[in-house]
Amino acid sequence: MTTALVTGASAGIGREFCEQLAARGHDLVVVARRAERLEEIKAEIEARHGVKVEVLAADLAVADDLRRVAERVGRRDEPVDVLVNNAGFGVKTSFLDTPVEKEIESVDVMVKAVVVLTHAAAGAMVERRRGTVINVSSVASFMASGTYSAAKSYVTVFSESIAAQLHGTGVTVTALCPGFTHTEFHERGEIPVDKTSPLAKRLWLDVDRLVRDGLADVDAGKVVSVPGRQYKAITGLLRVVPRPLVRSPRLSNRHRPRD
Ligand SMILES: NC(=O)C1=CN([C@@H]2O[C@H](COP(=O)(O)OP(=O)(O)OC[C@H]3O[C@@H](n4cnc5c(N)ncnc54)[C@H](OP(=O)(O)O)[C@@H]3O)[C@@H](O)[C@H]2O)C=CC1
Ligand SMILES: N[C@@H](C=O)C(=O)O
Repeated sequence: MTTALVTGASAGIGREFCEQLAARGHDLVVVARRAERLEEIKAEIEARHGVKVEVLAADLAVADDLRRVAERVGRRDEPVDVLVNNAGFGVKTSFLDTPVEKEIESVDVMVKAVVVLTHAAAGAMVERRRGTVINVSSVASFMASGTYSAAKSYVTVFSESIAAQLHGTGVTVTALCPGFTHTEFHERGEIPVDKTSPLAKRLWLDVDRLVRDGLADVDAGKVVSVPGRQYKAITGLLRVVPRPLVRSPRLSNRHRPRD
């Protein structure tokens, strides 16, 4: 039996990773802050898929909690075969309107935790000569839109770098870059978004399809996965247009409409 550890497992994309990885027969270790939700997910998934689910409640912005998760990821006696670094959040405010503590928390959860857990996982995986790391980044990683975008750029380039360093070891690393996806993300961050216009309906992704396409790309050995034709086109454009256009205030500020 193989085991997958998923961070941010209590909602959205992480919750869906749990569902689909359990359907593939993986036992799970589920990580997030809301322990009650994790217990509900454990009960549901164990009943539906007959796999074992371990609850590991942790706040990845808290150093001691991150250390506990890293220790679990790196255990040799109960190995983690698939690591999904997914936990994350957004804020609606611009840089100077956001308390610096919140900015740092976002870097801790979406950058520091990804580095620490990838390091712990990859060390153990390389010894076994197999393993999979999936880092949930974002289409925003190709943009220039605040600390969030910069954190996700880090995740995409970090994943590409570690994938190259681990080439030939049997361990793969993939950056999954979702575009707008129906989850709790925007409500929790109080980020005003348009989900109903004809354009929005073409843009937004369903979480089950996103994760299915992402896992297919992982199976195919892709290092950067951008599910959805609309986001393949957008990221293709973002990669070739002159960078001054990408960072122009009009484009950068349109990504997240402000109040
Ligand atoms: N939805 C979207 O449009 C997009 C999302 N993404 C990325 O996808 C990932 C998942 O987001 P999504 O599912 O949409 O959002 P949700 O808000 O639905 O889920 C976020 C998850 O992250 C967990 N989390 C947040 N902060 C912490 C923390 N400090 N410690 C541990 N867990 C934490 C939450 O659990 P809890 O609160 O219980 O701790 C929750 O399980 C994020 O990295 C996000 O940046 C990327 C592109 C688009
Ligand atoms: N696409 C979303 C998350 O990355 C967003 O930026 O709102």
